[in-house]
This record gives sequence, structure tokens and C-alpha cells, in this order.
Amino acid sequence: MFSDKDISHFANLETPFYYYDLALLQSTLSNCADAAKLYNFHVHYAMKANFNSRVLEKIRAIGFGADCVSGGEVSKAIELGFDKAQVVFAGVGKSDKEINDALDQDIFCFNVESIQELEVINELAAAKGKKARVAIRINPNVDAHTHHNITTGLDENKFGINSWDLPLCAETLKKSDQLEFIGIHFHIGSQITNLDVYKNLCVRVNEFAEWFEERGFTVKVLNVGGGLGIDYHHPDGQIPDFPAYFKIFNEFLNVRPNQEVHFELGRALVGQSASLVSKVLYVKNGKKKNFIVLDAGMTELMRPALYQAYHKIENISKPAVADVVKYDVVGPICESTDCFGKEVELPETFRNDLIALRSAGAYGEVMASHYNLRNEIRGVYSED
Ligand SMILES: Cc1ncc(COP(=O)(O)O)c(C=O)c1O
Ligand SMILES: N[C@@H](CCCC[NH3+])C(=O)O
Repeated sequence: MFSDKDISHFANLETPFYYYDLALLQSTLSNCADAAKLYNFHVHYAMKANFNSRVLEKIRAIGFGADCVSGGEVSKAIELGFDKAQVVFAGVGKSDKEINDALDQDIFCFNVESIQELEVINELAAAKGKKARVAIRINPNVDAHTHHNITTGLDENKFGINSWDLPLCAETLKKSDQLEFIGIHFHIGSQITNLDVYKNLCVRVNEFAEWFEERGFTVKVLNVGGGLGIDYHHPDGQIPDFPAYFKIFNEFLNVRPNQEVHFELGRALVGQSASLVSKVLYVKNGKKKNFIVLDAGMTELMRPALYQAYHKIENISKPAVADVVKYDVVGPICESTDCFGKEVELPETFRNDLIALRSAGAYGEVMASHYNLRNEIRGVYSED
């Protein structure tokens, strides 16, 4: 929901841009922090969802750690003052340079995704005479019931170590002097809206924790990943139900005394706090279809082209009215999939109207590209 003041401010700005509602971001973060504190759960923000510095500063200030998927993310987290003891590094393809840098930066742990990676970390740590803290990312074969392109915890997915490889994994850990096993890690997918999925995950986490304990390992950390979804259909001021989410883990995980439970939320923390604001370049009224051509395209927000993802589209220059027209809302990019929505009902729309694509705070700005030699997308912030 935009105020009249916001809209007249936007009218003077060059479009397109991401508009960040930092007050909503702040209340979302506080709500999550309070709910997690109730059970002494630890949250590491999944930086891949949005590494905009203004966003990260708020997340650091609330005391969350950082879950990183590249050396670039690890370095940025540390530069922005995230506590190293709360920086974790996951990813199926960590390069030697990234591993070496993270060892030098003394981050909390590597979430290791293959046995070969475990061996490489061992070798690189040995060359430095250092110990590397590692958690084993296990692929638990739990269906996240989300879009198949953003499912990560099934046997056919590339992520994590499969259960049948765990004996070899345990052997590798045991014979290494440089690896300090700290626990187990999971992440089964993103945009999960059915919380029951997490009950199934907890059952598997308990089984795997026992498996390691039976083999003499101390499992200090249970990292259950992220994935909590948001309601793309109702973006206004919406904060995900963090209390319900954490309650499930409190009820269904067997947590031992002194064991820590870690979460890696991304989308749920930042998704609702931004909109992509764009201007109408042209309206084409055809016999079969009407098109609105925006000055933003899949280069600024890739999710619809990539996953047929839904983002609510609003004409913020016109009040919502009963008489609507159906438009295909498209971008300027030279691709037929550069379409934000088909048959979208909007008030009659004209050149220069402002259009907001809502719930674009997660996997929006960070997935932008220069395709067609587009300019870099910028941010506009409610606090400025
Ligand atoms: C390892 C890991 N942790 C956390 C996340 C964050 O996911 P989400 O933004 O759905 O919470 C992801 C992305 O899916 C991930 O790959
Ligand atoms: N980029 C995806 C989610 C992938 C999450 C990272 N594994 C999205 O836009 O929904």
C-alpha cells in the first residue's frame, strides 16, 4: 500500500527502481527475532535472497547471522560487520579460493555438500595448519511441496549429501585431523507454505542426528535451513507467521541440552518489504489482447520469466475502480517470456502511469541482469 506522498515522490524519480519499505522490514525482523528468542533459536539470514546493503544493515543490527553461498557473500557479510562467529558458508560449488578465503576469515562453519568437498576442505585447512568447522548438509529426501524449480531436498536434487553416502562421510570425518564436525544441515526448498512439510523434515533431522550420535559424533548444531514462504497475493503489511513456524520445530525436533538450532530464512524476512516500481511506456490495444509495456522487464525482476511466479501488479497512479480492463503486462526485453502477468485486471491504464510489482524484496534486485545492456537497477528507501 502506497501513500499519496509516496506516489507523488515516485513521480519525480527515474524509473524503474526497487522501493524498500524499511519500516515493514524492521517490523518483520523484530517479529521473527522475538519469535525465535522464545525457544533460543538462532537465525542466519540467507543473503542470497537480498544482499542490498541497506537491507543487510538492518538484519545485522537485529543480531542475525549470515548464511552465504559464495565468497562474495561471505566477504560482504564480514565487511558490513556481521559477527564471524555467525557466518556460515553453504553451496555445492565452493571454489578453492573461496574455501581458502573463508578459512582465513575464520567463519563459523562450512555447510559441506559432498564428500569430495569435505576432502578438499581438509586438504586446504591442513595446508594452513588450521581446523575447519564443518556441518554436513544432508539431502533428506523430503518433498517441500513447492515449485519443482525451487525444491532442493529430494534425491534427484544436486544439493547436499545423500543418506547412502553418510557412512563414507563419517569415515572421512573420522580420519581427518583438520575437520571439526559441528553438526548437520538441511534445506529442502523455498516458498514453502504448507507448514506440515516441516514436521516431516523434523522427523528426518531427528533420525540423522541419532545416526551420527550412534557413531560417536557430538551433534552441536541442528541447522534446518529456511524456505518459509510469503503470501504473494496479499502483500500489504503482511508479516509471515514466524511464531507458528518456530513452534513446529520446538514441538517436533528432539533438541538435546547444549544443542543449538539454526535457521536460514531469506524470503520470509525480506520478501514483502520491496516493490519494483516501473512506468508505463506504451499501451497497445489489440483485437485479441491489450498490452501494457513497462520500462522494467525480466532484467529487473526475473522470477515471473523463470518460474512463472506471481507478483501482484497494481497501477498506483489510478485508484482501484470497479471497471477494469484486462492487460498482458510485459517488459521491453527481447524475449517472449518477458511478461509479468497475463490478463491482469487493472483500471484503464495510460502512458506514464506508475505500476508496482509487489512482494519483490526477495530474489528481485539480486537476480537482476544486464541482458540487452540494461542499466543497473537502483534502490529507493522509505527512510530517505
Ligand atoms: C542453503 C539455503 N539456505 C537458505 C535458503 C533460503 O531460502 P528461503 O529464501 O526460501 O528462506 C536457501 C535458498 O533456497 C538455501 O539454498
Ligand atoms: N530464486 C528463487 C528461490 C531460490 C532460492 C535459493 N535456493 C526464487 O526467486 O523464488
